[in-house]
Amino acid sequence: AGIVAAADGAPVTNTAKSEFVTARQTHFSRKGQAYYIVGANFWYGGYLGAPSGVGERKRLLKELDTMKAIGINNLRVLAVSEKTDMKSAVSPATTAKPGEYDENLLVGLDFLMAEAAKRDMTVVLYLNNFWQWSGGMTQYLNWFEGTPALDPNVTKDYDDYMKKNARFYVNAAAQKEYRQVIAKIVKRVNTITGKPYSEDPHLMSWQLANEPRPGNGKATKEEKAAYVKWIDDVAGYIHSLDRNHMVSTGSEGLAGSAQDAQLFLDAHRSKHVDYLTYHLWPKNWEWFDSRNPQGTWDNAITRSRDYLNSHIELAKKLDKPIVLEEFGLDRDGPSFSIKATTRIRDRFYKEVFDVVYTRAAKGDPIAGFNFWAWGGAGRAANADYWWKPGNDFMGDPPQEEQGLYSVFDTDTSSLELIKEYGDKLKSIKR
Ligand SMILES: O=C1NC[C@H](CO)[C@@H](O)[C@@H]1O
Repeated sequence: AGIVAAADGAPVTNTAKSEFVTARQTHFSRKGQAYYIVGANFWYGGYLGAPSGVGERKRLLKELDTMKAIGINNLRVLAVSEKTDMKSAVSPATTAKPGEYDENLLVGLDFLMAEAAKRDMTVVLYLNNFWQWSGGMTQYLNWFEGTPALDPNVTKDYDDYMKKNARFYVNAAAQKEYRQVIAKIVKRVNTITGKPYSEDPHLMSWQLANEPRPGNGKATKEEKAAYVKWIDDVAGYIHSLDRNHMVSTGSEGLAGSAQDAQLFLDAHRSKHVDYLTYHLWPKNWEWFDSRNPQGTWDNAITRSRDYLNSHIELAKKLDKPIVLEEFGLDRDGPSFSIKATTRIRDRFYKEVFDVVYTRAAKGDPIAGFNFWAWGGAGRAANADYWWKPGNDFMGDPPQEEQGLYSVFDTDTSSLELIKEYGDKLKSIKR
């Protein structure tokens, strides 16, 4: 299509609107068809695409081809990281300090977007992180409050971390820099394709952050209100920069909403939030004990099924699609070793896929999944399984043992399950 001028004469896009993933009430549409997400979390995809330094473009192409071969059509990727002293965070980072950005990593993102497009994959890009493993909100507060960036692996106090992190939403200077970063990326012209990100139909959505929470489990009324306002304001800001793409929050659902369903609904009611997201972590949330799988499996599965189904009901209330964009469980043992089997994880994946597929086939608003996370050819480098700069990137970010939740290219049974259920999901005709 030629340049389509908007009412005010500004060129909106030279790509037909139908090329973009859009939400049509409770379902996604793309190229005139219903669109289901068979996705991987691939946080480091932009890092592998960098032209120098940490870049490993040969590995990236191999990972994308392996994912394509098992039917993956969507990637959820970290778009920007913040330089920090924290040991549990990735380095290098995109934002060295406010106003100073690493073009090498941004070109890496360009390369990833270009290669994903060649494989007709769509990409969700998250623009911040509630957790410390990419610097994230705690690093913004270090810059603008002067408080130390907090690493829960060191402080061992997640409640304190989450409460302090919520100050990000109401810190004007931090929000100003965050919006500057958003504008830099949303308005970026891809240096590989020459296409503006805002006109790239392989971008599925901009995401405010990875797992933004209103504070900790005891979030106050004021903190909840600040969180709801932050979501509406920033999502609206992104839409003002880019009229073609959807915006999502990156929320985990109730677990990331102080278990407050009303808050989850209020936070996602905004007309600027185009679809809902949720995550499922039975082990992190202590429903499952991987050292006592027999004794905790039933509880974990019962609660997981309830979590999976109840959020689909919430999506119906808001008349918006919902994506299960993270879920995972550790390897048998438990073990971080790639040699360990994945029988329990495979059983869990199958349980998740069964609910997602059954509900999607019935026409419910569940639009698909992204498992956490693609490890591919990455291999742990150290006996203690902790990441150090220069080591392979893999599905587990630096704040977790390398091998915890990663799905490696040798985890054949897991890859087969993803392909089997991904094909079923994509075969749903609406
Ligand atoms: O977004 C996330 N959710 C859960 C992952 C595994 O614990 C974690 O690595 C990541 O921060």
